[in-house]
Amino acid sequence: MQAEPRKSLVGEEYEVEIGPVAHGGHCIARTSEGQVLFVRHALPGERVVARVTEGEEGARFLRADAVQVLDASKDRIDVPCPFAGPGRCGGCDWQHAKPGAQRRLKADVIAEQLQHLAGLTPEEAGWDGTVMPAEGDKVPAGQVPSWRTRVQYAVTADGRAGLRRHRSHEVEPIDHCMIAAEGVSELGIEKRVWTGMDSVEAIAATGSQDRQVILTPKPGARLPLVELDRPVSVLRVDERSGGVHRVHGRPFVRERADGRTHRVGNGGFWQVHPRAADTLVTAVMQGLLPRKGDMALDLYCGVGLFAGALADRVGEQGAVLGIESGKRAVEDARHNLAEFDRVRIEQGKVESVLPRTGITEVDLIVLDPPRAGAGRKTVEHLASLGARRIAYVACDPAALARDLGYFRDGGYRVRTLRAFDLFPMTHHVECVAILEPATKGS
Ligand SMILES: C[S@@+](CC[C@H](N)C(=O)[O-])C[C@H]1O[C@@H](n2cnc3c(N)ncnc32)[C@H](O)[C@@H]1O
Repeated sequence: MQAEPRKSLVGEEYEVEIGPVAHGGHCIARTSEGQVLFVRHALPGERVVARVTEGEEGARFLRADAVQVLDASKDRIDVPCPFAGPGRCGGCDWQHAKPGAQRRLKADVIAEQLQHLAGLTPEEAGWDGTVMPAEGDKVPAGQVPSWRTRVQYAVTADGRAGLRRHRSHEVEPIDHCMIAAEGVSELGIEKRVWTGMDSVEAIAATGSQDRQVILTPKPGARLPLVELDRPVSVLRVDERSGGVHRVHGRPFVRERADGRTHRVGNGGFWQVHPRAADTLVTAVMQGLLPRKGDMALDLYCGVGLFAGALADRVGEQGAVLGIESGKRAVEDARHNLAEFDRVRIEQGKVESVLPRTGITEVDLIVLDPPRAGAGRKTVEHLASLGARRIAYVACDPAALARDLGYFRDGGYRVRTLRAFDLFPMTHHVECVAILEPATKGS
């Protein structure tokens, strides 16, 4: 006999006290029946009316939006963006919180993940418990920083540019994204009609005038003639293979960081905040303290940001091996680092390439994995290489905390941890953990 479908609670409203923040841009509350609610657009300590957006009776938890604030937190501000709010654009999670409060919320999430997944207190992780703005970032209260140098616009059925609603394929049409960098806004993407396009990504490079648009057409659609307010190069994503092809202009942009120019092709990975790459290189190098002659690894190396910084510092007697899975990123990394004889870039997945190299010993390691983290097997391998220090750059505090637990099992402890707000207004946060052998100094 088939079980009765459970009754949807979508649209139900509950008056609730908002509890602590949770990972993902929401806070925790409970209904009077004890059911857990993940509430967006709320702040800890508030009393709100929460309207359910996902979930049914008896579910482990419900998702909800705060649609009315009965008792407001002192950290609340009026949402500056006209497209943010319940049911609207899903890009920003914390528009309704003061900038300092946003960073405290992110710090609470990191602390909770470290404790929950790695059993570490902030003191044990060598962390002062704060999330710092990117180097040189000053955001006066009440203003929205224009930091996003890469924006992926979704397109409505009638061709208007917009951004996706939270956990939805629906598009919120917009005429201006407040967090988009000036170089992106100047292109005027939102003013144009993009008939037949699924998405339009805009890139404004840092430290060069390179501007790029990457079009993803709907199946069978013809490419539009791209006429924007500024000259751009245009790429197109093949809807079947996912491959990226040049339409006109250069297939890459040039990004400046750490005193070097980096070619980044085909919309490959580059940090989105204009000061992120420099902030992270500084934090990694201050933590690793490379010496002349060191042998170093840069894992998940992208176009070679950390490999270049390491190569400069380990000198001609040292050596750097970068590993990256993206074919185009590897070509770019080899191009970007061509001046260094002792830098090698291997293409493939870290988990398969690293064992094949036969390397048994290194002095330093940087790893900057994607959101999922490195995982137990790779961490075990890294911990066996005897590195003096390891820098773990993480865009997800949950994956970081889990991997730090594996490093502990492999005999490493966290020496210092720093956290940076490289994604203001969103729930995302970047961490740099520096590890060393647990036997050192204990
Ligand atoms: C967070 S980005 C870091 C890139 C670079 N460190 C930087 O800061 O510009 C992660 C990179 O890892 C690559 N990648 C993802 N999974 C991988 C894997 N299993 N092995 C090697 N590289 C991988 C992605 O293509 C991406 O370039």
